[in-house]
Amino acid sequence: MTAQHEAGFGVAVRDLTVRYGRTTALGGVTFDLPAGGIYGLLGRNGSGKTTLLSVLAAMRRGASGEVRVDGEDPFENARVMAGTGLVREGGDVLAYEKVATNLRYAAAMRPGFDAAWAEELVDAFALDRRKTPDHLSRGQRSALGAVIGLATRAPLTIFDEVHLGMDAPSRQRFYDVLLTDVVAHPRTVILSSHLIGEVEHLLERVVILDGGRVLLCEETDALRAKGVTITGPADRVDAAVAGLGVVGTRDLGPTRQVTVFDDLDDGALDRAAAAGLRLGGVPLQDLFIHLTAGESR
Ligand SMILES: Nc1ncnc2c1ncn2[C@@H]1O[C@H](COP(=O)(O)OP(=O)(O)OP(=O)(O)O)[C@@H](O)[C@H]1O
Repeated sequence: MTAQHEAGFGVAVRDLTVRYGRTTALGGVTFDLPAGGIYGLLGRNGSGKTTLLSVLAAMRRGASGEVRVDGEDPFENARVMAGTGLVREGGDVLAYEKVATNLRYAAAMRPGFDAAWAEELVDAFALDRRKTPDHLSRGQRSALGAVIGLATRAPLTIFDEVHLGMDAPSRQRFYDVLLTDVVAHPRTVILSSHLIGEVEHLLERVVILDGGRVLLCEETDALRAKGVTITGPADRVDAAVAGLGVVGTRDLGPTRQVTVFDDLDDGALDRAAAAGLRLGGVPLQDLFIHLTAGESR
């Protein structure tokens, strides 16, 4: 593997459209993920996340647009496909082969697979090597998929809702192991998840899909800096947020709390604070809910 691949595969998508018959799953999707980093793909049910990830993993091709993984079209591209690992919900493992056999199979099929580390992870997730995945619990099956996805260390590693079914301690272990290992072995990781609060500290950049389109693609820190809640008497809050992008309003009697999502200069925030209003941060999960809470859905 070259030094460039040690840092992972970059992803560039331009105007990608994918249709299933008459359903447009992705309608003109454009975004970039630089090589090396953990990125989040967020979106409500049916927003197109799995479709997008399956295109990146060369499992399907768009009707139009351009997809580049490590600079090349991934579709039927042996080099790029060999460097891409997709782990889907439920683990994508051989259901009727023992855990130990699944690990041996992964080691044989995947060039960068770290078999010794995979064994450590199997112990860390308390998986029984003698069991077949169809005799594991749902969370254990997901953990096995996560173990294989981690130990493969693919230059582009995609976890599509791999946490599903895992209990909170297992998810935490997965996040901790992922973060530590990506620092030691830089690669590109895309995580799709609805548990934004749990993963946001991992994510350098976030892509939010909404109705098959990119709602935003931004650095997580920049995203957080754009969100603020302003709370106080309704008339003063309204005056403070005039001209700003308001994504949510909540009234509790005479008190109003407005969630703003905008490029905020210190002046506006200082004036709000000087007016006796309370300013607060907005968890990414709340921003996501406000930004994607369409009336018709
Ligand atoms: N095989 C298929 N045939 C027809 N339509 C499909 C197919 N797969 C997905 N779709 C449609 O494409 C759109 C995007 O689906 P996709 O599975 O990519 O969404 P998602 O964001 O992964 O959703 P979820 O969070 O529920 O997993 C949806 O409208 C869905 O109904």
